[in-house]
Amino acid sequence: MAPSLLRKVQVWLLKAVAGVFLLLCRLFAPRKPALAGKKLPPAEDPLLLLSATQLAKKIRRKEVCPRSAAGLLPLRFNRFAAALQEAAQVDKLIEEETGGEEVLEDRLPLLGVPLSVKESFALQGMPHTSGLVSRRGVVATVDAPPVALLKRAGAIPVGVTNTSELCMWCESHNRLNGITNNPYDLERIAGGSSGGEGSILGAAGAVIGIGSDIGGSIRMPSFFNGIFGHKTTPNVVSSENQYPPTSGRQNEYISTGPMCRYAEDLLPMLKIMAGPNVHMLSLNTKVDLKKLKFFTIPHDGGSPLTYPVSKELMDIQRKVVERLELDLGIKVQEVRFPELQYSFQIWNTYMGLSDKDGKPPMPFSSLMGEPGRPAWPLWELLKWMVGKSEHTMAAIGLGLAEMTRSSKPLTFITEKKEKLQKEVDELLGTDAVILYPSHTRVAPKHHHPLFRPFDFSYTGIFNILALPVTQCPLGLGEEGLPLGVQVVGGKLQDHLTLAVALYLEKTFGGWRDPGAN
Ligand SMILES: CCCCCCCC/C=C\CCCCCCCC(N)=O
Repeated sequence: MAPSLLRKVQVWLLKAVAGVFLLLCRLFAPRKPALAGKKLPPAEDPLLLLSATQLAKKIRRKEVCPRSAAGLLPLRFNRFAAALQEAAQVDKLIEEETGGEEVLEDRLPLLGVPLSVKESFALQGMPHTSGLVSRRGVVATVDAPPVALLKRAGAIPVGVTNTSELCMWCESHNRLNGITNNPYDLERIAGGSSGGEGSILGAAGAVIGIGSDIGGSIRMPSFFNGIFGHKTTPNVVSSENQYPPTSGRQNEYISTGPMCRYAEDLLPMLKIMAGPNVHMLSLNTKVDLKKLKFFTIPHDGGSPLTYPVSKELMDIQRKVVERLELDLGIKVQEVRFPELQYSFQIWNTYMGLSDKDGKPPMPFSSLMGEPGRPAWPLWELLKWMVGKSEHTMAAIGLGLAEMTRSSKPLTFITEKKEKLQKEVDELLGTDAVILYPSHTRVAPKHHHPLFRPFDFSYTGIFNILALPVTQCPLGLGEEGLPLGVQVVGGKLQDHLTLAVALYLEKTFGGWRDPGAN
């Protein structure tokens, strides 16, 4: 049989098995009537509807008491008492500043703004487990650098939020802290791995948050929960003091960035989070959208591993193109890169490569286990079947998939990646952006990604290409769930995608209150 036909048959069989398994699960899984079709009540407190930029201004002007702002977040792992004490200090700082509001804004731009933090980031005194049962009781003793920088800018961390197990799945579910729901429909996923951040921000329970992304972990939760999220050009914002740490070539693909409901908060947050590396970006450069080149790619070109992009997501991306052409008087050019069909294989290959010194990445099964005692995925699978594993099916699946990864990368795949990198870098240069679907569909029901595990490669490919991407909400679709698009820029051209995010928010309305629809 020809290799391509063999591959097609394999993929078809895989999809058929997944389909039958999903059907059986649907037939036999107990229904949770308490969640069916439920969403959150509307956000009634007007403080919940302010951006961090507006809230900080009101706090500086003493129009809002920082203590009422710090008490907003309904977090399970919170530090409310400490946060209220810190909020009480804010008044003192305002009184003591003799230079006036502008000096205060310059020195402490986020003074008094509550901040939620993905639990995989070290936040002193808070759980730092990444959803691993064996890390139960681990508490951070320091602050991860971007957390420390946001604190130094006056933000008040109020608590930490849930992730997928070891931050390596597109649903935030683990055996330690449980499962995170989507505020637009509690039966659906909040995404992962920064799903707790996505959910609480989408629900208007937090003002700003912080996420990390090596395959879409900022962008998928931002998309599913209808908020903005920015995957920064890698190695601008520090990714130190996160668990699990990255290793091997993964250090080049991990990215830390802001998540928030309002586009105007992305840029000031990024300026702060970049710390000493802020000079690498051009965040003070004014962007004239009329002078930008816009490209659109409707899908990955028909990978047999991913499902087709849904009609509503294709339609909304087309609407974005139409509005851009109308409003800016420009032509948005549709482009295709056949190599995008191999997005998953490229991501999977490069995630397994050694770093420049030849050091390979830490195996996922070692991360799942305890120091010096890697987990045995097959054994965990057997235990899972009888309800005795401490791991989720996704983590066990990833451990099993890792066993099939060849130690030497396929030249065929590395050639595809190099070609794609060259073509995309040339197209983007320093004055262009690409619109690309965020995912193949809106937020799926809980656990459904297990049956479509490769769809995340719509986000994952841009980690390997090391490009900045802003995830932008575009209103709600047929089922009342958030729609959106990824805006991709050239390396270090983060200011361009952030400027497009502001335009899209103005044109398409940005975040919608899940309770109001
Ligand atoms: C039974 C289901 C598991 C099958 C596993 C198949 C292999 C899929 C491979 C990788 C999925 C990774 C998803 C990455 C999600 C985002 C990661 C991140 N931190 O940015």
